[in-house]
Amino acid sequence: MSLPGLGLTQPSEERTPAVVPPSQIVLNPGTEWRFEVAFGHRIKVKLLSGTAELFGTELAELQTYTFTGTKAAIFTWHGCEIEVSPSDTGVNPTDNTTSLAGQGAGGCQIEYIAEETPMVEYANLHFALETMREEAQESGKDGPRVLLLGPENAGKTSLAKILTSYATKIGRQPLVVNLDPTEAMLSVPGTLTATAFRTMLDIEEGWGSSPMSGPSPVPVKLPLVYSYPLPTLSTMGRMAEDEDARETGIIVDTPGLLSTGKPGSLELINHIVTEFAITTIVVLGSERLYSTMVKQYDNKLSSSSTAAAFDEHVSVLKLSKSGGCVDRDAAFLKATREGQIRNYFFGDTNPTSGTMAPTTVTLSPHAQQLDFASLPLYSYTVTSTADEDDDDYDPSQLNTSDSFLPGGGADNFSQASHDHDRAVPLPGIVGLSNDASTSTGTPTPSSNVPLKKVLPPAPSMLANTLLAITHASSTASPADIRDASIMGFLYVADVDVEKGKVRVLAPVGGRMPSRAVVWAKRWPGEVVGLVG
Ligand SMILES: Nc1ncnc2c1ncn2[C@@H]1O[C@H](COP(=O)(O)OP(=O)(O)OP(=O)(O)O)[C@@H](O)[C@H]1O
Repeated sequence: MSLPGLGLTQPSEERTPAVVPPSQIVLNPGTEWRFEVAFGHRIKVKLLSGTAELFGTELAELQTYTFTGTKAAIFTWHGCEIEVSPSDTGVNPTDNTTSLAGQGAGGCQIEYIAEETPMVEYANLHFALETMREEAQESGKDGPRVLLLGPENAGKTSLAKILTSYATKIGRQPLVVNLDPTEAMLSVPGTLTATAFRTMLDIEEGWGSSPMSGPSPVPVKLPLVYSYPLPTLSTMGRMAEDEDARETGIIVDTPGLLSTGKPGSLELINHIVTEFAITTIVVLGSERLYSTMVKQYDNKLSSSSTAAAFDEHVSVLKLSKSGGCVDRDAAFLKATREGQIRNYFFGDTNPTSGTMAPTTVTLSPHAQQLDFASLPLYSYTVTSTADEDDDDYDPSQLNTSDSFLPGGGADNFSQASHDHDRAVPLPGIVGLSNDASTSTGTPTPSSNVPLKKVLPPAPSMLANTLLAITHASSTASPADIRDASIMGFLYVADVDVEKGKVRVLAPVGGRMPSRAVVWAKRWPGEVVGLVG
């Protein structure tokens, strides 16, 4: 028996969509508004007056920008007023997403004004690079090649965006290289990209979008995409061909794990410094790494072929980590990655799903059935030290060359400086050190290429993973496939092992090109729920 009234449910905060009024925020010169919006909630931000920028890209006055699943800051050099409100498209009462709104302005999880920022230091770095570019222009040498190093969440990607934005704003065309397969730049995760930025970055989407992801109001960028691992030579080739990019130079963003001092990481840093002929190493947020880099590289001749002629030396700089840098937990990063993959195939179909704004387009991927036996599919492997068998490539098993791989990350930098000569090179990067021969037994050209063909029967593990279509022909050698850039991606929706068929989603219709295909088996791995 229940007494009248006791059976009634009291409306909870979750059930009643909270009406959050717009908030006006006034920022003094040199301050920034830091905010975090959860996935599943959207906020709208409008610049009412003054000037403001997000990681270097200026906001247009009175234009509405929409953010979801974002942790960022709006900085002002001269002062401004912004308006923040919840976005209608982010509120979907049927799936209870209003519970994802936080208590902050517009429903932000966290938001506050920071008086202290390292933006003056970052701007000074930009001006120093600009001086080097002018010198390069006058003397005919290459522009500065900047390597950004630092632990996870030290702000490397944010600084790369700031430097890129500032450079494009004054008409430069920097070549930005992303060596972090865990976070994509203009692509899906599991890829390394190099892109010449000629136009502004996208406030809402970070780096912007590529033609792979469909049309966009901000000019699209055309990235050179590699499935991991990356042979960097093509980037240098791209530089040599492009006069503007040559003078502006390169900005290389690296994964945080590279800077944690894991065995092998110093070798990888060395490999990057050599391959890209780095002239400026910027260390964010790690004194120890800074001191190691100073000892190893400061004032040494750069590895550029013209270094001696132009007296080109490496300089190592230390910059402050922004107090706004936030740790992104595994769930947030996973949601970001899944959002990037979903957006690649579908555009922005679900307002609560990913990082794209409602202004972006909806895409319709084409489903088709492929005969597995005729699919030239390759999977990455590593060669075991004990015998010549190919093991499946498993990042968790690699304690020496996993600096580029997801997971791990303890700071054992000093140990690494003692151990680095024992390190195994990154799979696929041949000739990184003399250890290459000892670690892989007696190498033959093909045993150095960690790719093996996946033969029928079709593995059921193919389901829900990505396939990268390379530019290499279906009969190319493993080495050519490893070195080939990526044309586009397929998503495997289903595998019929008995019939030997796989059902895939492709961004465009038509016949599947006769190209070698690389299976992103381990990373980004299984992406569940992309198709219903
Ligand atoms: N000033 C700031 N205010 C608010 N958030 C910030 C600020 N600077 C960086 N962030 C956020 O902090 C997080 C980490 O920054 P960022 O991605 O630049 O670091 P990272 O060193 O590149 O990390 P990783 O090595 O893990 O890729 C990001 O979500 C970024 O948007």
